[in-house]
Amino acid sequence: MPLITLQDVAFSRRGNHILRGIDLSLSSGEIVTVVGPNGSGKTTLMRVIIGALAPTRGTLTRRPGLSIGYVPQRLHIDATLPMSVARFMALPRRHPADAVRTALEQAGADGLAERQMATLSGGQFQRVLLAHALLGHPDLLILDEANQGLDHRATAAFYRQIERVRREIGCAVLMVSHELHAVMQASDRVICLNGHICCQGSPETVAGSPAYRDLLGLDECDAVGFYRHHSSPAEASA
Ligand SMILES: Nc1ncnc2c1ncn2[C@@H]1O[C@H](COP(=O)(O)OP(=O)(O)OP(=O)(O)O)[C@@H](O)[C@H]1O
Repeated sequence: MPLITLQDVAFSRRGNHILRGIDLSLSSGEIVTVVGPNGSGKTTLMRVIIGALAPTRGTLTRRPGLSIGYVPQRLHIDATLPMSVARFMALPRRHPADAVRTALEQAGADGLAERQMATLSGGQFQRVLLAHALLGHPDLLILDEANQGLDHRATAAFYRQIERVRREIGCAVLMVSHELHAVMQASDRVICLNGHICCQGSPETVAGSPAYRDLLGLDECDAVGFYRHHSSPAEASA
């Protein structure tokens, strides 16, 4: 049984049709990336999937007992508030010390437990958010532009960490990103969204699709050339 299945899902708010006709299912262990321009409904789709918003039409089915870990687009923590990583990891409830240590290690954030959240780099901060999401042993990890504010190198490193997490704990990953090329390389399947699903398939299929290029305003060289560049074995294993 798929982890989640959406059938003809739509979401509207005050007469604004944000999502329509979404048919989507996610299987165990796959990495799926949602790309699309600003305002195309990516965050809304994530919020429908985690259950924060109810579809206004269609059905959403979750596998019984499904556990979802969510890494939000952004999380503001007041810099004047003393908040160590260890304390953050204990919110909203404490976990055994070895569970916290394991989650930090899995997220590549080991050694940060005693640091103040306000002093972390953008990449370290995202790894701590990832560790927090891993505490619940998710079957499905959802990341909404978790690379926001990271430079290209940090983004690539973060996605390699996501692939490692998938390998180690076997969860499926659903992520949103604007960092098309880095993210596409890490994906088994890419979904191109603009209120509805414009196209989907393997990264190669989507990168070569006219619908994807038109939507993202890319020319053929951008879409295909960048993708190949980041697919080179040397870079992938760096
Ligand atoms: N609570 C809300 N009430 C009304 N409209 C909303 C609400 N939330 C989102 N929208 C609208 O829905 C559309 C899709 O927003 P959403 O944040 O899902 O897009 P997105 O693809 O994630 O955008 P971005 O890439 O800029 O983060 C936008 O036009 C937005 O203004």
